[in-house]
Amino acid sequence: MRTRHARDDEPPDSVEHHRGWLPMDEANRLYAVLEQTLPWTRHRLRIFGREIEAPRLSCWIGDPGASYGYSGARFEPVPWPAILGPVRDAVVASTGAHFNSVLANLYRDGDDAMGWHSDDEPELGPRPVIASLSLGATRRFVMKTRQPGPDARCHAFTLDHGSLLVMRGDTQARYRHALPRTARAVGPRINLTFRLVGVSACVEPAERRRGPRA
Ligand SMILES: O=C(O)CCC(=O)C(=O)O
Ligand SMILES: [Fe+2]
Repeated sequence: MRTRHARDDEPPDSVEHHRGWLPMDEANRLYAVLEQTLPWTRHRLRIFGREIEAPRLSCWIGDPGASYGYSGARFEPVPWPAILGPVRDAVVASTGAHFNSVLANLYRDGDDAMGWHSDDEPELGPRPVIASLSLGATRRFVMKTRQPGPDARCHAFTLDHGSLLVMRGDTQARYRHALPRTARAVGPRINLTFRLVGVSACVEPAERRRGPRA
């Protein structure tokens, strides 16, 4: 892939992609249970002063008090479903990081997507570890450096059923990421992004530029 702004490079050093991280039968069961039982809703977001409905279904899951705000909206967590307990333990064991919450997204088909953003909300702290588990249909996940110019870089990952993508360190400060729409006929996909909110909260200046996502 080539764009005017950036070459398609090696993945950033601060991102790991573990394909087949969750065994197929566990991934199948997890997908089926979450799709059927989570209280999926369409989040209303504020993008450049306009209120819009996100082009996907979502559910914010977490420990009591782990509330989360992005794109002008704030969400209180629903409790962890029992099936996610062992998955959370396995993500902690794999990454060495701690998590108190998960943003679950359900992309119903290729029209559902997530726009360019960084996961840099102040309650995530300055160098968050974000672990992203993919279930269901395979989709492209793209990253590009926030700064244009000769050092600009971009990279596309193919996220398939059971894969775990881990973003660490300065990934959010240096890169934006997105899950683009696709004209291909694709089935539904669930993505779980494990996060730690509030605990190491570093409150940053209000004027810090943060891109809304849609
Ligand atoms: O669906 C994905 O793989 C990306 C989700 C994402 O970037 C997010 O929830 O912040
Ligand atoms: Fe994200």
